[in-house]
Amino acid sequence: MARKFCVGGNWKMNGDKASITELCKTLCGATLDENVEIVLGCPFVYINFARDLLPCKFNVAGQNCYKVPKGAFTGEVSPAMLKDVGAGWVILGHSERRHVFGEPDELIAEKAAHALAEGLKVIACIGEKLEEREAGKTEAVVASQMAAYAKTIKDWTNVVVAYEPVWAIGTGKTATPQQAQEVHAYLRKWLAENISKEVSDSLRIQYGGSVTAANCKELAAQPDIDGFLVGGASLKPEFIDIINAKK
Ligand SMILES: O=C[C@H](O)COP(=O)(O)O
Repeated sequence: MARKFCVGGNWKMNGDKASITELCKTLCGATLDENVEIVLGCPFVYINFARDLLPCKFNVAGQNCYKVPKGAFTGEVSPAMLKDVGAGWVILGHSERRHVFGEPDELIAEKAAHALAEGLKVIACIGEKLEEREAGKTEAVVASQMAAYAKTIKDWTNVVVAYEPVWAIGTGKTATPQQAQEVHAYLRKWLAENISKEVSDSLRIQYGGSVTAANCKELAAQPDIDGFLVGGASLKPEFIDIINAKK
């Protein structure tokens, strides 16, 4: 079955009202591939603002959330709150949440299950560190991260997986199309063996890690790369070329 290409932009902790207005204006004025699902990961405090600037063909995502609807969790944001301010998606398990803020696999998986239960779609991030790749542990690491998600996610319909090798994030050192395809094919096999052939065939797997206008077409041509999760380049006009990578 054809998997709809899905391109996420993860603005991370960047932007202000002026720059977000500029970026949204650029995106609104662009000719974009109608066959691409676009998800913009916005800092919590600007989700409502960005939502109001964008037509509904653009989905807005939180970049994290907590695992319960409300309560004494100072500083946290719930999926219900994300929905209330116009986000339909949430990015979870990003490598910065894992390796900068120390989020364990189990917590990320609980967040994913709760976000899905609350009606959000989830971009579930995984990826290995450089030393894990160099030690030949890439498949073991991503399998373990997927197994954690599989303990709590029972319906994968509203899940997109983002494979983001940590060593390619923000480094300008992109995985080669062959390296990325190899891991994506492994993930497809893992899904078929551990979840179902149907989920394996239908689930989108994004690649993330220094995607640019220059490298996106070759990456997009890989059979098991169904989109991108883009950081730095999503804040620039070249994000339009990345959205149109399949054109
Ligand atoms: O979520 C996006 C990834 O962290 C990739 O970021 P990057 O495109 O700046 O390497």
